[in-house]
Amino acid sequence: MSKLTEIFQNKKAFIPFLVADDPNAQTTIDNVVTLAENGADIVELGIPFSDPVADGPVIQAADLRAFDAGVNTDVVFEIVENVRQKTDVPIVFLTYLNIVFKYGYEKFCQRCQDLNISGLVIPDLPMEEQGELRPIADQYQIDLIPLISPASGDRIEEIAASASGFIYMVSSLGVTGVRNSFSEQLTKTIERIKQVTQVPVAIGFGIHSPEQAAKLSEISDGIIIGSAVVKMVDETADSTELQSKLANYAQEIKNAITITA
Ligand SMILES: O=P(O)(O)OC[C@@H](O)[C@@H](O)c1c[nH]c2ccccc12
Repeated sequence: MSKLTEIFQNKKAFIPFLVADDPNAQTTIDNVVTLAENGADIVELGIPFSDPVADGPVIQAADLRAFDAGVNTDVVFEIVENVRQKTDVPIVFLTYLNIVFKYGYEKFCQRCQDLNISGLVIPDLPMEEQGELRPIADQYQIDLIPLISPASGDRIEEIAASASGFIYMVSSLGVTGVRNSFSEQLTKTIERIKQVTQVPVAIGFGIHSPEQAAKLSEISDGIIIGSAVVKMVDETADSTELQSKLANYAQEIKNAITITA
């Protein structure tokens, strides 16, 4: 069983998302450590990309702040290197294929393994096109975490059956960003996934409140929260205040999903 899969044994996982280098390296390092110490089971770290087609305004703005800070893939690896001096929290990268391709698949995966990065979420890499990257990721024990969305239709079973690590269940059509309601279809889709695989399923897209997290964790193995966390980072310039806000929020979410576990 992969390291990522193991995390979901006997508990619902809380997976917050941050954009790396937003608004600077030190803040990201502090944020990851704070989230890890306050309930995050996995941290999803975004490597900014110039054309983030799946991202809504909050994360796009965070990418721009990171670009202003001079982010590139090596800077993100350096951030993780610093994080690793303080915590072993499992980390997965969220990025677009071009970033990995440009860096070089082999070099990228090697660096990930060295820094104990457990998986990659690449929204513009469909299962059918994983042929080149997958063997290299496998070699370095990095899970390629597939996304299943309401638009996956007939492909759901095939995607699920070949998944490792965990499956990213995209709650809603469209781009990242907070939402106030979720389709009833989600339960059925997750049931279909569960028929073909034991790999855990985490839901992301639109979640922000503890109530939503609690409810969605009942039908899944974990929840992913991006925009709500990134917004906090944007709105709180004072670093002590930001760390305490993130700590409180992480605890609140973790408690909400633990009660129902
Ligand atoms: O921001 P939201 O709605 O909470 O969704 C999670 C999300 O931010 C994170 O997982 C993510 C960031 N960028 C993405 C691109 C595609 C899929 C997922 C993502």
